[in-house]
Amino acid sequence: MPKLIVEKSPPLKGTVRISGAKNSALPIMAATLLSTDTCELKEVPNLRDVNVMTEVLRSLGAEVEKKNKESYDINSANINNVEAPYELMNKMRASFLVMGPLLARLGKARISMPGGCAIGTRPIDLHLKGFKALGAEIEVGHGYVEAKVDQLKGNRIYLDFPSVGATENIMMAASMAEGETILENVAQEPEIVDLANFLNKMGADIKGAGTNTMRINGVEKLSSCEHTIIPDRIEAGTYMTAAAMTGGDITIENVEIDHVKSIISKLKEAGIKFEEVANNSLRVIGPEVIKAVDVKTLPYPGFPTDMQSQVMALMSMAEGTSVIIETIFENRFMHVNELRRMGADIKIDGRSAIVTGTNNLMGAPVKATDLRAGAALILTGLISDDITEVNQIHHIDRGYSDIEEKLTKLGAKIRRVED
Ligand SMILES: CC(=O)N[C@H]1[C@@H](OP(=O)(O)OP(=O)(O)OC[C@H]2O[C@@H](n3ccc(=O)[nH]c3=O)[C@H](O)[C@@H]2O)O[C@H](CO)[C@@H](O)[C@@H]1O
Ligand SMILES: C=C(OP(=O)(O)O)C(=O)O
Repeated sequence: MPKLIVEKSPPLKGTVRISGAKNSALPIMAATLLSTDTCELKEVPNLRDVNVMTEVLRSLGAEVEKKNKESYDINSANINNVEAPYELMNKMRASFLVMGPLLARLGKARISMPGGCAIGTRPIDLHLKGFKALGAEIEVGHGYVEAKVDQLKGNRIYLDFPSVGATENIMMAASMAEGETILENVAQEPEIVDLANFLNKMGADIKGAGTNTMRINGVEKLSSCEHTIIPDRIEAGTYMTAAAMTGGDITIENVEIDHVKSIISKLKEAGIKFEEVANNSLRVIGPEVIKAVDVKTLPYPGFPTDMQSQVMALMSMAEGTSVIIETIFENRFMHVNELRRMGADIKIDGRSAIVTGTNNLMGAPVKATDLRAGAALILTGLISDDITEVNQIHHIDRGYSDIEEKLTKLGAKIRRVED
C-alpha cells in the first residue's frame, strides 16, 4: 500500500495553483446524465473520486472521454442502464447523486444505498423525501433504493436541514419535472451555485441558487454546454493552513476569495496575514506565533466542516487553548486519536474538541481515517520532529490533486512510497 513520508519542512515559499472543486465536479458530472448532447467540462480535478464518477457514468451507458488531465467530454444521449451497483456505490458516497438525474431522464433508478462512513451515519432521508414530493414511488430493500415515476411533477419542498447532496439531487430531478418546484431551506454552498449555473447553461430554469430558497421551472429537454468547474475552496484552505503552520509565505492562485471568507476570517483571528495580490490570487503569510481561536463548523457561509481537521492541526501548535465544535457530522473526530499519537493535546467532549497547543509535536506512523483527516496529518507532519508516515492515503487521493507535487514545489519534504 502506498504511503506518504513527511518530514519537518522549512517555511513554505512559492506559488500553488488550486484545482477545480471535487464537490462541484462530482454533482456536475452526475448532471450530465440529464443532457441528450455533449457536455464539455474544464478544470475537472485529477482525483480518485472523479475516476469513480467516470466509472459510474460509463456503467449507465454514458460516453466519457478524458481529453487531457483536466478536461472531459461527456455524452449521455444513449444512457440505457438505471442501476448503480454496490461495487461502485461502495467506492464513493457521491455516486448517489445519479439518482435524481436518472429519475428525471429515464423515470427509473435502482441505486445501492450509501452506507455511513468514518465521519457519520450520513442518511439519505432528505433526498428521498424530495423525490417522493416530486411524485416518485420509492422502495428501499436489500440494500438498494428503487424509484420510479411516469413524470416528475413540481412541488413545494422544505428540507429539514440544508443538506448539500439532497439539495443537488432534488434540484437535478426538478429541473426536468413538469411545472414549478419551490425548494426551501436549501444548502447555499458555492458548489450549489456552480451546479445551478451548469444546469442553466444546459437550458434549465433555476433561480435563487446561493440563497435559502430556489425556484425551478421544469423543462422538457437539456442540451449541450461548456463549463469550467469553480476552484476548490477546501484545497485552498488546506494550503493556507500549510503556510500558516510552517510560518511560510505563499501565493495561492485560482482561489475564489468570496468562497473562503469564513476560513480567512478565522485564520486572520489566529494571526495569519493575507494580501489579495491579483484577481483570484492570495498571498498568505504565516506568523511566528499562532493564536488559539475557537471554531464552530456550520453550513455555508459558516466555517466548513471539511476544514475542521486542518484547523485542529493548526490549533495543536497554537499558543493557548481552543474549542472546536463540529455541528455537521456526528462522528468527525476520528483524526483526534492520530493527532494525539503525534503529541497533540486534545480532549473530546461530545461534539467539542478542546485543543491545547504544544510545541512538542513529533512524527509518528499514523493513518488517514478520512480525506480531511489525512490532510491534517500531513500538515502536522510538516512541523513535527522526525518522520511522519501517513498510511491509508487512498482517502487523501479522493480529494487532493497532486498533493505531494504541489507541496514539494513549495519546499515541503514529502514523498510517496510503495510499501
Ligand atoms: C460530495 C460532496 O459534496 N460532499 C460534501 C457534502 O456532503 P453531503 O452532501 O453528504 O453532506 P450533507 O450536507 O448532505 O450532510 C450534512 C448533514 O446532514 C445529514 N443528512 C444529509 C442528507 C440526508 O438525507 N439526511 C441527513 O440527515 C448528514 O448526515 C450530515 O449530518 O456536504 C458536506 C457538508 O458540507 C461536506 O462535508 C462534503 O464534503
Ligand atoms: C466529506 C467529504 O467528502 P464526501 O462527502 O465525498 O465524503 C470531504 O470532502 O471532506
